[in-house]
Amino acid sequence: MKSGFVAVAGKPNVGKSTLINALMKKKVVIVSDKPQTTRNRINCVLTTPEAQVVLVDTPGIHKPLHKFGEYMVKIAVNALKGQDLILFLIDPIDKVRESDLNIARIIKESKIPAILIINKIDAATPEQINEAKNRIKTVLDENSNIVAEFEISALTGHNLTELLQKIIEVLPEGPQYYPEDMTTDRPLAFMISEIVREKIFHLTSQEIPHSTAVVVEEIKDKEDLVYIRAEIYVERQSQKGIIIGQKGRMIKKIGMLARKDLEILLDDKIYLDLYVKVKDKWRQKDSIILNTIGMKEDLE
Ligand SMILES: Nc1nc2c(ncn2[C@@H]2O[C@H](COP(=O)(O)OP(=O)(O)OP(=O)(O)O)[C@@H](O)[C@H]2O)c(=O)[nH]1
Repeated sequence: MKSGFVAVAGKPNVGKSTLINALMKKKVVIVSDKPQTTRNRINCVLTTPEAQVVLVDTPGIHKPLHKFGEYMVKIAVNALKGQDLILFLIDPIDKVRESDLNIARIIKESKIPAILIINKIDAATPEQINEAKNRIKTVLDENSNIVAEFEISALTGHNLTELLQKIIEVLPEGPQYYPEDMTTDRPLAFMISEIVREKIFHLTSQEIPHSTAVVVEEIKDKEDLVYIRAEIYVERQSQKGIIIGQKGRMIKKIGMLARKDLEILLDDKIYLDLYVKVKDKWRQKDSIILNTIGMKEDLE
């Protein structure tokens, strides 16, 4: 059997999580049109008759503005270490910038085999694609650890079968790391909190989604449903007002959309109880970031 760990890396919003869901052929990790949606290292397990590919979703590597951002970047950079393969995504529409070149340097120094992936080709012009490739190759030249290059669309599925074939070809012979019916190494409470967070990312804007964290406090199997209680952390009272919305409309919408996804995830009826709590400047506080939100695990 071929098997191994494949880190999916790139700056925020290049389509890492979209690619993972597309390769998994189901939605495992959350996606939004806002940068810095993914905050953790999430192993997604793809088992085929011939291989087990562990796709490691990582936060986008960026210039952090606060402690929380610093931890996210640390998690992403750490997640590259010791992996069997790196998928390095770039976005030709947003252009290859200094931040992409920085990630390219980190990948080059790692000496881990890497596949360069030009994503979003459904929406990019040939000129944009060429320009992106030329610029990234100023760092990742023919002496680097790039073993293949693909132009894909994670959104439409273009070239994904070929990409998966290549990933399996590059991976070493190895054991089956996870049971074949497992899709992620993350506990249920984490997956639930991510679904709630995704709805907040979809429904709110500017600083609100980034100032929010979701902590699941209780999951209880009741007779005819699963009861879930979760707390939504915000940094300021005014943000609490926005999350709750006029006459509670926003929190109701978040809850309704999250419940729909949760009923699919758990294949059961759900009662989702959401509370909004102000945790002053939580993105600057180690104890909340590491312990309450549980980022400590990602750094180990
Ligand atoms: N047109 C187009 N859009 C895409 C493609 N792949 C991803 N996107 C969009 O790009 C946005 C970001 O996608 P994500 O998968 O959340 O990106 P990410 O790299 O995981 O982002 P972070 O969590 O910020 O690191 C979403 O709006 C996606 O729908 C693609 O192939 N084509």
